[in-house]
Amino acid sequence: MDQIATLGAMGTFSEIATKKYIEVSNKKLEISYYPTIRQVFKAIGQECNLGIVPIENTLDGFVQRTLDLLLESDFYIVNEIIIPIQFSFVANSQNISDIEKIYVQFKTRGQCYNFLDEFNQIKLITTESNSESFSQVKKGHIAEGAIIPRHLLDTKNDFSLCIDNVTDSEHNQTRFIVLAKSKDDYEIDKTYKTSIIILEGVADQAGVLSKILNEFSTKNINLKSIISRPTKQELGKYYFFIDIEGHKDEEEIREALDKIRKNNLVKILGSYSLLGD
Ligand SMILES: O=C(O)C(=O)C[C@]1(C(=O)O)C=C[C@@H](O)C=C1
Repeated sequence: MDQIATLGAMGTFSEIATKKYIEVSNKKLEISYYPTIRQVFKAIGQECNLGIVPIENTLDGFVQRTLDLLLESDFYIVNEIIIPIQFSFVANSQNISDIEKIYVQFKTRGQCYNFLDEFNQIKLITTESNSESFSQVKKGHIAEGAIIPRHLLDTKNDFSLCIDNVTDSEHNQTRFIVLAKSKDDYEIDKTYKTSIIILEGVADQAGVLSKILNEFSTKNINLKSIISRPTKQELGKYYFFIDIEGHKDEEEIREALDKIRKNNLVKILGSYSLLGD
C-alpha cells in the first residue's frame, strides 16, 4: 500500500490531519510516522509517496521549519487541510506550584503563552512533536508536566493533575499541506490557491516588491498572504513566500507569473485546493 509520511508518534495533530486527508480524499494510504518535520520531508519520494506537514497556525503564525524545508525541496503542494487545535496540561504533581519542568512542542509554546506565563522559574523543555511531550510526561517523573493535545486527555492516564484547556484562543486552527513528488491535474470546478517563492531578484532597490505585487493586482488576482524568510547568506536579503487565489494554469495568473519571471527567479510550490472542496 502507498505510504503517507507524518509527524509522530501517534497522537499528534499531524496524525489527525493525515487521517482526515485519507478519509476525505478516499485514497488507500498507510501512515508512516517520523519524529521531526525534516524527517517527514526526507521520506517523501523515498519510503513514502506523500507527506503532510503543518505550515500555519492562527496564534503562532507560519511554521518556519516547514518554510525553510520547502525552499530546499522540489515537492508540490497538492492539498491543504485545516483542523481545530486545542491543548491541555497534565502533570505528575498535584499542585501546580510543585512543577519544575514542562515539556512543550516548539510551535505549541506560542499557542499557550498565557498559561505558561503563570509559571515562574520553570524549566521549559522543547520537543519536536506534541506526542513526544506526551510520552515524556507519561514516564511519570515527579514534578514534571507537559502541554499535550486535548484529545489525548481521553486516553487512559494516571496524571495527578489535568487542566482541560490551556490554549490562548478557542478559535485556534492549524493549516497543513500535503506534499507530493508530482502535481495533480487541474480540475476546472475546484477553487484553487497557488503558492510561489520569489527566490532571487528582490534586490535592495525601491519598488521591486511592489512591482511584483502590482502584476497580481492589475490582473485582479487576489493576494492571500505574503511573508519573508531570510536567505541566511546575507543580512537584509529575503525570500518571499506568496499565496494567491486561483490556479497557475489560469490565463491571468500565467501572464502575471510570466511577467514576474522576467526580473525574478520564481519557484512554484503548487496550485491546490482545500481538502473537501
Ligand atoms: O506535534 C503535533 O501535534 C503536530 O502535529 C505539530 C504541530 C506544529 O508543528 O505546528 C501541529 C499543530 C499544532 O499547531 C502544534 C504542533
